[in-house]
Amino acid sequence: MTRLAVLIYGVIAYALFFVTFLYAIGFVGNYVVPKSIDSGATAPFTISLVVNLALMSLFAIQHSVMARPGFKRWWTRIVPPSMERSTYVLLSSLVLALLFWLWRPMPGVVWQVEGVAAMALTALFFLGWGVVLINSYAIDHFELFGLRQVFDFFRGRSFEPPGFKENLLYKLVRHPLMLGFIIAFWATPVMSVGHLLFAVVTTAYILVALQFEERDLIGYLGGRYRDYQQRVPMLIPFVKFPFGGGSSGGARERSGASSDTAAE
Ligand SMILES: C[S@@+](CC[C@H](N)C(=O)[O-])C[C@H]1O[C@@H](n2cnc3c(N)ncnc32)[C@H](O)[C@@H]1O
Repeated sequence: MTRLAVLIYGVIAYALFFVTFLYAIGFVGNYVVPKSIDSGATAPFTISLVVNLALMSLFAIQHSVMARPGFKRWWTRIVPPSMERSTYVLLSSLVLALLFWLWRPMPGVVWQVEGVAAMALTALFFLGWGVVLINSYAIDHFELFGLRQVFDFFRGRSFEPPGFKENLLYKLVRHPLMLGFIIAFWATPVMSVGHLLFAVVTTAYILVALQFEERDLIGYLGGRYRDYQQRVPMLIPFVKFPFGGGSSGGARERSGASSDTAAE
């Protein structure tokens, strides 16, 4: 009974993630969804700025604090380990849904292009989301979003973290998912002030969050990850500068990395 309940919890968390992911595409690209980055009631500039910064900060804090190994050690004394990842995914989706709901549009066009340039930027936008989705399978999509953990628990099997991966785009950059997000957030034919704020803050957050993620990955993988840092650029294929990496890392070395053992 408990196993089934955990499985249902994980499936619901995954379903919510997937709906939120699809909504995010519509939100950022102003497609289909009832409330997008440039739609809804406007407010005075300062109010919109404060509300939007607060929403993005809430996501950043929830997403990064809950991903730290120290937090996970404490948290799994309260939440069963099999449900930890699903809970993380569930809360991330809820905070994102809050952001979509309460986001204040900020009118004013920063740039606008038409014709072939608009088509190219739209194609790049979808390419970015595609890069995110496809490369989530490269490091184990179902583990990343908690489904594998609840399935293993349901079957009475102990969960084995998938370990370090260097396939698909991970051969070219160390953080394809974040690269995909950055492309999707910046590639737009019409860049509003609100959209620009979103792109700037999320890109800055990604650059900071990756420092923590890499520090944790070095902590778990040690020399193996440092070697990866030396060989593979952080975000821009074939370009080591300015995000080349090669930072010094923690002392604890282990044989595998996963979203349960490392960090966002
Ligand atoms: C949301 S994913 C983002 C991964 C990566 N930062 C990216 O942008 O593609 C975060 C999880 O991926 C895991 N991860 C990062 N690089 C990895 C790799 N090369 N192999 C396996 N897992 C990795 C980390 O353990 C972390 O928990």
